[in-house]
Amino acid sequence: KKYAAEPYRIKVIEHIRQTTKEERIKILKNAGYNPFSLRSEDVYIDLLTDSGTSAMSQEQWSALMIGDEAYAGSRSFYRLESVVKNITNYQYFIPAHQGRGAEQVFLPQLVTKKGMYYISNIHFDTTRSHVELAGARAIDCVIDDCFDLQTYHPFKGNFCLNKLEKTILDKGKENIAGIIMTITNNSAGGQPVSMENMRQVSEMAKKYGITTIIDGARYAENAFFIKEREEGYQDMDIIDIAREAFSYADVLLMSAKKDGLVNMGGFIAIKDHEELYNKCRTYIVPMEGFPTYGGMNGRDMDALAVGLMEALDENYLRHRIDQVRYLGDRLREAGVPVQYPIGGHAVFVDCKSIAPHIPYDQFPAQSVTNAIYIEAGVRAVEIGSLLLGRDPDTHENIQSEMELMRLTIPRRVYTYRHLDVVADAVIHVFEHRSELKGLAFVYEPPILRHFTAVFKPI
Ligand SMILES: Cc1ncc(COP(=O)(O)O)c(/C=N/[C@@H](Cc2ccccc2)C(=O)O)c1O
Repeated sequence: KKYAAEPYRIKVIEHIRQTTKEERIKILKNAGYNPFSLRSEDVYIDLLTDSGTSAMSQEQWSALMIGDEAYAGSRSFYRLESVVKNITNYQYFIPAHQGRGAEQVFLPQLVTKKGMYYISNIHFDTTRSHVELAGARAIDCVIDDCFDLQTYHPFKGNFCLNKLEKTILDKGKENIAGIIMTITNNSAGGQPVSMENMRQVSEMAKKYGITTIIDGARYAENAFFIKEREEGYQDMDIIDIAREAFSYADVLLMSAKKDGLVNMGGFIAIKDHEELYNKCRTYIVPMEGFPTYGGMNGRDMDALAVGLMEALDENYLRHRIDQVRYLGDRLREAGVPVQYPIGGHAVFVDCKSIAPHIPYDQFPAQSVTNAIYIEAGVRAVEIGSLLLGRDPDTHENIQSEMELMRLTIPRRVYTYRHLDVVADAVIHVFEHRSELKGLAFVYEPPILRHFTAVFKPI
């Protein structure tokens, strides 16, 4: 197999330090067996998240120098606005400090009464939290193939249109606040949504008069998969594929910390719904800041204006996706069960198969995550029952369909050799999987518990 070489060369480096296994055993214990509580200085290769962890280009660093820090009407705002309008063909743009900033402002606007629902292929956990904080409930309608981890399907992030229509009819179209197309789909394993599926979802939404939203954190990677896998798109430019995707939605909520190639940033873009725009412009002031900065520095808006275009470059995307694929292929060749095909931003390791002896409420994927930190100072993250949390009404632990450890690859940061260190560690843990132990809570937070929970081994 050929994996694309880096379409860039390195001009600045950041020193990283490896600890000893003995040190890591002590450090993890002091971190309450939760990788989120580790200090960056004690992590050799950090695969916790691809969010906000990208390396910026020399063009982005130079763009910082022209940042206009005017409180209102910043030049940086207008430069960023014109890039977003150019990419989306939407009329309205409102910056926010990150994805959650956009979610907290937008999602309540469509929740007009009690007992309403948002429907997504799969809501990511922070989006689910903001749906619930807005007083609605989140329903997922992804295709069943998504959970058949070993079997190939080109678009495992797709909506099941039958489930979607059934849910709309069961709940009543007037109780559906919106349909959120999450592209790529993080919780499904970084799996893409096809253009045909987005078109069909959009048609169904129009049929029932429901607003369609794109959660576009990784929309550029989604466009790359469409170009690579969907009939009729091989010769289209990435930006034009993205534009067609956006044409099937009314609103784009974006965490720019992924496919914006910046360390902080986000935004709301609205196609043509002026009233919705005015409501968001009102809400953004108390929640995020004046509408021409929305919690972002002027200089960050300029870095994002450059980053958004760089993230749509096909050579950049091919290398980015190939790096993740390289790690996934190494694990598959060693017999490690992973979500296949390999996702766009991460390799998702199937820990239910690796540790069948650990019940879902003792968090098998967290146990594997801890083991690879001890093995090689690599920090990954659990995307399973721990992240899924408790039912907001019954407060029972929700058993996740999949218990995944996510090895999340930052953009333009690590080399293929770093990924060999990761692969060797995961393979070692896999070969010693019978020694893995479950975890119990010492402290369980009430919201988004995985970020700050404390555990002890059972
Ligand atoms: C599809 C999608 N929609 C919205 C947001 C919110 O965006 P924001 O508020 O973070 O900017 C996210 C954030 N995803 C981060 C969150 C995270 C998880 C574990 C560890 C660290 C960070 C991640 O997947 O890594 C997302 O994936």
